Amino acid sequence: MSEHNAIDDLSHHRKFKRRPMQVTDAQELAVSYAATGLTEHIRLQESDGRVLAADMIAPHPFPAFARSGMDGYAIRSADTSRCELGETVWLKVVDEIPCGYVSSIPIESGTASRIMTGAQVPEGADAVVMLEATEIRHEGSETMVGIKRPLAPGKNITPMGFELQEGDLILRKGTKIGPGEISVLATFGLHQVEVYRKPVVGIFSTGTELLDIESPLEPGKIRNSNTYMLASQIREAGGVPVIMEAIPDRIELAKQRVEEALAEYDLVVTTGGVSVGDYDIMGELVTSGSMEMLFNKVTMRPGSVTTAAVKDGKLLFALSGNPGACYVGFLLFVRPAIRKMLGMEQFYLKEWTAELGADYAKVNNFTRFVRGRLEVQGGKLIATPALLDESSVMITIKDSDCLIVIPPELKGAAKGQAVQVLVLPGAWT
Ligand SMILES: Nc1nc2c(c(=O)[nH]1)N[C@H]1C(S)=C(S)[C@@H](COP(=O)(O)OP(=O)(O)OC[C@H]3O[C@@H](n4cnc5c(N)ncnc54)[C@H](O)[C@@H]3O)O[C@H]1N2
Ligand code: MOO
Ligand SMILES: [Mg+2]
Repeated sequence: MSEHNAIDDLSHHRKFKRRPMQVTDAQELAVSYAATGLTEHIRLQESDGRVLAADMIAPHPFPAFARSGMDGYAIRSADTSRCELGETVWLKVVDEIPCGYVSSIPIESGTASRIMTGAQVPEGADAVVMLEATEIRHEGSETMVGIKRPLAPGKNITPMGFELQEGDLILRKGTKIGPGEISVLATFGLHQVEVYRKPVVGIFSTGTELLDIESPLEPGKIRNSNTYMLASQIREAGGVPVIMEAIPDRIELAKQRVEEALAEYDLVVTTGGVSVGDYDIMGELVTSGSMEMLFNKVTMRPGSVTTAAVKDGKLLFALSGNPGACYVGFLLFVRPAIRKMLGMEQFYLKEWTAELGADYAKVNNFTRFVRGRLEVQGGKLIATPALLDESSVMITIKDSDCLIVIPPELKGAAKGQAVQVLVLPGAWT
């Protein structure tokens, strides 16, 4: 046997004899290489969807003052005790307190101040009686307010620090910022936030059959949909996609392009060319010695050929070209890596238990992640598999909001049985 043939045999062996890794082992291994990124300070207005890189502490109590919850009169509750005997209690009105104004006149027994919702309760007052429960009488230049019912101390007053005390932890590092987080940060005047820099992810497609999405259809060719699907998935995960020119089928050139991208970006994702076909160069690229291959087969379907490698601490994910497998491979491996780089604590998809909504006949020695739809029926969560869930099928990706996990040991799965579902980002989470 010539030396040339020996090398050929070796690469053949590498290509075909892949040792599959369990899904969770492969996920943990890949994610262990995802390092939390650098941080940056940004304006609160631009922080939607970003992840906090520091704990946020309340710089003051909130509310910062005892606040009236009603338009009415600030009083001393003890003054209303005589109302229990059916008497109307008359108090002298000593001030009018709109929002944003601090009264300098303390409430003493026998007095009251007109107060608006949201205004600071004056000193001495311990209750606010709502306007509708009062009547007014004028005595010369004085205004008297009449109250018919007794009020408990604290009535209609939100005490200082009711929501948070000074020094309380407002938000933990790792929290994703949304409307509620923006509300609390704005409340405390925390207008600059430290967040993790978004990982920049290079995307390569491989395949001579691929046409740009602006190109007219040509015989035997297809449009490159995976690149755009991945870019969308990367954005949802919190990364910044960079679409690269497609990788040609020449291994040396492909190697150079991927290595350049790995040097420049935080993460690289490729799609296609990862199986055992003559032009499937990604399989060869990760075993060519320039990087450390983590796995090139996973015990799952679709996406059994999902491959991951590391070079100088940066992750390369080579996903299948089949759209269904590319989609699932991203969700199970790339999304968690991006979320970990963003400092998120929950990086995997949420897992719920549901009832299978229809029989699923296909069996396989690998775990299946079947595209499906979740519904609540009669208080039960039902997961129904998509009618078409082949790895090569694209059309049902858009109709799915979960991946139904069908373990390999089952002889198919029957309608009504309990299944685990991975909830897709979006409507339910
Ligand atoms: N002899 C074997 N053949 C195959 C095996 C196997 O084990 N032995 N595995 C099958 C499985 S499972 C999968 S999944 C695919 C994986 O294929 P590749 O990752 O090598 O992807 P390609 O060969 O490049 O393409 C497969 C399919 O996907 C289309 N494609 C590719 N890129 C894109 C894109 N950017 N946008 C849309 N569609 C894309 C491509 O045209 C092909 O139709 O291998 C099986 N074969
Ligand atoms: O890897 Mo393929 O997507 O298993 O079907
Ligand atoms: Mg192929």
